[in-house]
Amino acid sequence: MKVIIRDNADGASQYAARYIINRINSFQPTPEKPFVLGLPTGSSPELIYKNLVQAHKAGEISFANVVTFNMDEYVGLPEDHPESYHSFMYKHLFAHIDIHPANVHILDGNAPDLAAECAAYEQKIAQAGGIDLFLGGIGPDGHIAFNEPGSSLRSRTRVKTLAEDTIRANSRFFGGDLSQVPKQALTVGVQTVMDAREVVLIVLGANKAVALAKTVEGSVSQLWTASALQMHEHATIVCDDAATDEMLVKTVKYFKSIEQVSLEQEMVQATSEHRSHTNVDNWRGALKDLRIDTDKKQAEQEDGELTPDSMSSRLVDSAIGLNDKKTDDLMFDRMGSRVSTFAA
Ligand SMILES: N[C@@H]1[C@@H](O)[C@H](O)[C@@H](COP(=O)(O)O)O[C@@H]1O
Repeated sequence: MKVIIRDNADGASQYAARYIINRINSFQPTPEKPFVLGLPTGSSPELIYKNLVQAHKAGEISFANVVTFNMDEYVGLPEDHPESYHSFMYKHLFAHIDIHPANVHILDGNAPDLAAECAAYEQKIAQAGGIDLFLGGIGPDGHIAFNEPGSSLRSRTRVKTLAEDTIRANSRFFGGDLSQVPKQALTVGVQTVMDAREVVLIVLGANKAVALAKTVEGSVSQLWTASALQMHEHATIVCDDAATDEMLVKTVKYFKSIEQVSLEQEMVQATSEHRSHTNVDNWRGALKDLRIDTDKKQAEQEDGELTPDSMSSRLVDSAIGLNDKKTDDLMFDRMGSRVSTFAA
């Protein structure tokens, strides 16, 4: 698992959007071999969609040969309800890009036979050749799509009853009125996400900090379903600084240093192999985003003194009980404490 940390939501969203654009463009999709993209809703991906729309308008990306599958949809909410995920996707993305409507797939939460709708959705994904990249978000209780705590990590697309935490969290889209929030949803399963060739999660804000720490540092657990991504071969989490508040300082430093070293390596390779100034400038720009003094680091590297923050040093500290948290809150892992934590 890779964790990419940016100062704020803007930086994280720009990174994620650029990542998706690069993936689609390098795939060179055609009508016969389209790029299959899994998509989420919620506030977290909004800025990514804004960036994708801007890039499309600037001629940097076409979605003409992209097929999409959304993660989830509420049960019983009319498609044209402003808070349906159908409305959300058209409002934030589909209405502004060149995607063919026939290539858009969103679960029908009003289907007469919901189980059949879910089974057909899995079939459609398989027929499309599987998902190349699944973009996702997480809920404050660590759910991915609508796979609430306790969901099987092998689950597939199905009807799911929403947890109280999620109903409360999503009530902000329904005027704060809990009674207006649908209590069930159709959702892809954890295994459906895990089957994607690549998964990218966007995690923003301090209210996701516990969930992110559990996802990255905790054990793989049905109680924090996003933690299943630890078992994925190609998972990237893109987050803002606030979302890292509950992670160990050393974990944060570790992932930052890994990104720094890999960017520097790519820059060194680009310099020696291609002598491409454009590429070097791009990498220098990326390093600037990380607020790294590239000249200093290059000098260090030439001296052979580049030392990434090593995971082994974490072990020593853990062993003697000196793990330093960014906050000194003691978070007990009880369902009861989760509810009050998220309500706050
Ligand atoms: N089913 C969606 C999830 O797919 C999403 O990740 C989560 C977080 O939403 P937000 O980004 O608004 O916090 O909300 C809903 O529960």
